[in-house]
Amino acid sequence: MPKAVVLGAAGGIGQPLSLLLKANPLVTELSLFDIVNTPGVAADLSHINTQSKIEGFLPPDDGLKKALTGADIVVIPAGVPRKPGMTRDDLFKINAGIVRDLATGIALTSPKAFVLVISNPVNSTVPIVAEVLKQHSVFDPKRLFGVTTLDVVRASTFVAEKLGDPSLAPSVSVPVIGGHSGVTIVPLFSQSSHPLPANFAASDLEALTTRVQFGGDEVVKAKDGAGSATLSMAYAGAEFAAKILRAINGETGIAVPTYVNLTSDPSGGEALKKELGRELEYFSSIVELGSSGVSKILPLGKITEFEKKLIDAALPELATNIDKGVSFTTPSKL
Ligand SMILES: NC(=O)c1ccc[n+]([C@@H]2O[C@H](COP(=O)([O-])OP(=O)(O)OC[C@H]3O[C@@H](n4cnc5c(N)ncnc54)[C@H](O)[C@@H]3O)[C@@H](O)[C@H]2O)c1
Ligand SMILES: O=C(O)C[C@H](O)C(=O)O
Repeated sequence: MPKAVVLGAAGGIGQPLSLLLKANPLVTELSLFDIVNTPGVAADLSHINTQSKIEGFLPPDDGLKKALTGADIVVIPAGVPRKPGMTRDDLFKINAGIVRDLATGIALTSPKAFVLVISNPVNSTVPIVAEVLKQHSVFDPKRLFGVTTLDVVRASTFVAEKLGDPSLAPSVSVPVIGGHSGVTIVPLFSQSSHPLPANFAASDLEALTTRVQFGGDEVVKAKDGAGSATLSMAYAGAEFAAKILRAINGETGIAVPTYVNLTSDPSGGEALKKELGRELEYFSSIVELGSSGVSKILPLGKITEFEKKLIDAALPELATNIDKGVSFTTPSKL
């Protein structure tokens, strides 16, 4: 009987994501929280004839607490999006505090919920949530996920385009590992379910890799000051949430790339760390899901020299982003 909660539910991602969760038959209850407009969004969605009961909450009268009570899965798209010329790290100043406050609410009200972080910069906001949960002694690394699914969705779409058959897009699966910003995004095209054409030149592979790494910038530029990806992100977030809901429901064999704390793996991610050649607290890799969350982090497996170089280029920035999140210890005002 999963109850899902969206924090930041009135936003560009929050509204369509809430719509897709309202349409998911595995969700029985849906709570929407934002600092504005959630009563209206919830009233609108409540007319959809799916099973879930829906309610909208605002900050007054303990709205966050009421929204989170009994939550099984909490998705967080709250925070400001980029404008042209900004990096995701530029959002840290504002979003770090927002995410910290919402994580404090989760720690106090629904410490056992699965937490799915969309707010950027994901490489740093996930460690912030973990640190807050640790401060309240309720951190379970198996239940905390940075949502990197949009990178996977983009990689699948672009590969299908290169194969000249867009109808393949839903079945193309490309692992995208590392983190979620620029060079920390590492698509492993050599492990694509649908190999790239045999005559694909090295320069084409570089261009395709760059397109996945900077796909977010493409949307930010096209939206021209009106924000970043919202609809494709809502789709990706709902896809990822659906996998988590299926795992909670007892389905086994679900594996998906997501940004996690490496202690979520029974061996502390040792195999992965060995492959990376570096100690890291967080990394996005393919993760096997179970009803309690992460059941195993899979090793990278066979990768090409080109992909090894991409990983090596990703690690220093990723480490800096993680440190920034971990050391953001300003206490919450809540
Ligand atoms: N992980 C990803 O792949 C990915 C993809 C796209 C966007 N994002 C990120 O998602 C975030 C949201 O993007 P958006 O386009 O929906 O932005 P938006 O401005 O349209 O919506 C954000 C919402 O958050 C709400 N909000 C602000 N502070 C809040 C608080 N303290 N509590 C609850 N709600 C609060 C706002 O009122 C707003 O409704 C951004 O940080 C963006 O960079 C991540
Ligand atoms: O690019 C952004 O800022 C939003 C998001 O992270 C994306 O990848 O589209």
